[in-house]
Amino acid sequence: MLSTILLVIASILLFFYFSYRWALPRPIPGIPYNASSAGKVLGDVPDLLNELALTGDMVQWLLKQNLKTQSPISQIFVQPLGKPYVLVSDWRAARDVMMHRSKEFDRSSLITNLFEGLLRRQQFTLQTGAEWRAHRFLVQDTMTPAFLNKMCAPAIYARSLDMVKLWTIKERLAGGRPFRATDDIFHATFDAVNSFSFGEQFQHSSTRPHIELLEKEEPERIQEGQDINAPVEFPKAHIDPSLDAMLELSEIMEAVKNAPSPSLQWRWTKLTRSFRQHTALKDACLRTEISKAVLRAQRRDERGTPAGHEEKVEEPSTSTIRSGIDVIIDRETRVAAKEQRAPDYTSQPIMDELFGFVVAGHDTMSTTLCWAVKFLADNPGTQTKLRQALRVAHAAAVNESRAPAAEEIASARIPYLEAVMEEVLRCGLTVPIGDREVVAESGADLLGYRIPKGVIVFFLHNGPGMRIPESDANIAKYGTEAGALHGGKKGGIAPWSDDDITNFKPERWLSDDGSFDAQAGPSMPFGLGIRACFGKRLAYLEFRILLTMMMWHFSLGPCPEELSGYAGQLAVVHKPRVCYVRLESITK
Ligand code: HEM
Repeated sequence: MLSTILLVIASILLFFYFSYRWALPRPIPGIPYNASSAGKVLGDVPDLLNELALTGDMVQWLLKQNLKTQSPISQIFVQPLGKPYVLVSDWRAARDVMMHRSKEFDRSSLITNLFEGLLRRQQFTLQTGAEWRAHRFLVQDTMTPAFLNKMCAPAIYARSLDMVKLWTIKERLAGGRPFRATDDIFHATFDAVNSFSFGEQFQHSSTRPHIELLEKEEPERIQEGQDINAPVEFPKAHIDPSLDAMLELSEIMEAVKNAPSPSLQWRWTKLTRSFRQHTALKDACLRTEISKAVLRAQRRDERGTPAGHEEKVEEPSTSTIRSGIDVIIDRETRVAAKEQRAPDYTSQPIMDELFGFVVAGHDTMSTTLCWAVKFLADNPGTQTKLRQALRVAHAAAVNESRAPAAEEIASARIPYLEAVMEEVLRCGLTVPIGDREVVAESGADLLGYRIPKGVIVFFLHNGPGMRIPESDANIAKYGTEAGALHGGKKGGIAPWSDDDITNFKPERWLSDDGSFDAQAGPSMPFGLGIRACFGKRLAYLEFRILLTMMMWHFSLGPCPEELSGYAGQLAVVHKPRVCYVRLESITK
């Protein structure tokens, strides 16, 4: 009897022991890792949670892992029972993989899981293949320079005027005190991407209700107290429920991203009433806009298709097509005609690509602009130089005492403006990590290690040579490889000089002759290669317009310490923790 009991106890103990051993992280052979984490079922999770509690900044924690192991490649265990993630902080390897090794490394399944409930079949969440190509084909004409500069720039510009109007009112009411800028910038970029997607005639705006609410206010009703450094709190206006639904869905996305299992979180979220209501409102809005675009297309047809146009599937007629949705409808009509089928304007790919513009376009853009106002407020010299460069380039506008027009901003290439935008992207790190998954059957070699199929690799955009000094050892090891890997420029792209790499310094992007050099040093804010950001051209156009208008009309003063600083938090993108402005209108 006793021996039976002992046997049962031993079996139970053995079961727990082997279960525990089985649940421990299984490192990829050779790749450095934190040894103490490998001995815990939760791996690096406790350390990560500690860091998040202290600083809230996951991006810095990721980089610290490679700095701790003193290696440009390491692995972390943050998925209990799952595979390790590989962290690569070497920018040369990142460039090489993204630009030349897309057959071995593809969009990761992590992205598909994260966005699953929001964008089921959108180009961002698909792996490279026939379906992804079909999605690209559907939307590719939305990013032609002619369409963007002629048709979209005026629509985005109109929204920038709304923002200028709102900030003019707020500046008057704030009386030199700071106020929170995050929501205003968020609304301005949301309106801009909506006007790109649905056209200038899109009736909803998230900025105008705030203008209407505040324009009749008086400073004494808004401001409390006398402290010039105390932030002014402005009341918030209600915005249209369909816009609100789109914004709420983006918020839900952030909650999913922070969940231990995005797939399980989505399953639960999809059952909630609020998610279903928001989705229904968003879908209804998209369908309404699609119907209007189809009607516009029919009217265009009744007026007559431009001669020779009916045969082409490649080019939309930019003279009649004014928004992203018009382009997509036009493409679907022509493809359907070619394939001899009825067009399906509300197909899942169309609905998802359309909403994809909004999701991919507004959080990234607003975050980038938030970083921009912070860097500019803390660097008055840069502001002065930028304003001066804008005034020289838009001399006609200065002479006529007006702001530059949409077409003028869209067509001007002002080296210092380009340099400021690029430096904001480098320092702000809106998208601080590039994701790829090893898809090659036999795995892939990277920086001397073999990574098995199915492992997700994070390329860190804040590593040595990009945002922090690069050690001599690293340069000796990889420096010569850069030239071989990237060809083109003699010796490839050189890392930024260690002396000022951590500083915000737009001048680093200018050549000796004052021209802008996009290849001056390593930075990959939009990713690279075949899966690089689809909306990059739109992003630059929007950035150019909003930043020009902001600098033209306002000077950004420094904010008190507690409302400043560069601490970030990784939601869907890497946002500044606080973003306040202290405005002064520029009168001439
Ligand atoms: C400052 C603003 C923006 C930044 C920093 C940004 C950054 C990025 C990055 C880093 C990627 C991943 C690239 C890669 O994996 O190599 C990406 C993908 C993408 N972006 Fe952007 N983006 C911005 C604005 C936009 C806008 C305005 C749109 C469109 C309206 C857009 C649409 C997309 C799409 C569709 C993808 C997925 C492409 C694919 O996987 O094939 N982005 N973006």
